[in-house]
Amino acid sequence: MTPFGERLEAVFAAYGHLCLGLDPHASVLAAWGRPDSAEGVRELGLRAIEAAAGRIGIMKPQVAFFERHGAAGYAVLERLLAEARDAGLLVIADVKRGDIGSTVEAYGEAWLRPGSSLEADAMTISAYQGLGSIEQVMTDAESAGKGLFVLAATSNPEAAAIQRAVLQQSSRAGSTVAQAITQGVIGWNQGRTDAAERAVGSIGVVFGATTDLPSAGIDIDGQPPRPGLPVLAPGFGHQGAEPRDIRARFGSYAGGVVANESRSLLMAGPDGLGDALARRVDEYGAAIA
Ligand SMILES: O=c1ccn([C@@H]2O[C@H](COP(=O)(O)O)[C@@H](O)[C@H]2O)c(=O)[nH]1
Repeated sequence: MTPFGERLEAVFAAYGHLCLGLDPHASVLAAWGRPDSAEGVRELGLRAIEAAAGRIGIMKPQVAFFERHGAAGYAVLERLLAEARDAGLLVIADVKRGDIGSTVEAYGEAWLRPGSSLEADAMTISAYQGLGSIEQVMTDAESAGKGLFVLAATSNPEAAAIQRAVLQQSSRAGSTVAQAITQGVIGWNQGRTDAAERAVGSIGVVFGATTDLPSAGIDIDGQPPRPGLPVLAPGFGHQGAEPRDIRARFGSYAGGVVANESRSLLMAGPDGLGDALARRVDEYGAAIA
């Protein structure tokens, strides 16, 4: 299986860095003239995939908006994951799972195991129970050609109090939580036997596009890591960040940014989404070039 990092790199080259977030909020469904039900979510999702196919390369369903509709919502999600894959989109399941290691492994099987009904290309994950708790999932993801995005410096302002806290113990004492997680992920990618041959690693982090990374202890002025670090970056559009902010916000990490926008794009509605995607692809392309 081609490593996730390699597939991500190919998508960046072919379609750029924009990721359409599939967040069927009740307000979005209303704007689309669809009911706030699993059926409404299905109709929206299918049209969104149709608009995305051939225009962009990455989609991020937010699982919470499917869970809202219970088992029927999950059935819709299974269908959309398969449709997105068939449309050639790279899918990041935004599930933010985390627990003791043995349980996280089960989450990994649910979302990343080839053949699972919920199979995605990558998932978001939390390491707040320790980086060691997600190690086996990193290994399993890597062997299956899948990816992970570990929460590090998220886009919500209230996260700062925890993510900027400074570690007192461990080999990373003196680092902020965000920095320790980021360095742990970079180190993990560098520890692969074929690391030197890889341009981009398969394990990434979540950095909010609205987050002041240096205040979180992340050095954005140094040399980019080798292999490069995939960075899932929500916060564009509705939360206020713009494509022109990418260089200033992410510095040497800009080349690995997966720029997620959900509500700001979806609110263009079924007839406007395709054009909105095309416009944004150009804007991100110009900002990252
Ligand atoms: O730090 C984070 C991590 C994840 N998210 C998720 O991204 C989208 C953002 O949606 P918008 O409508 O573009 O604001 C949503 O699914 C969040 O759960 C995040 O915002 N910040």
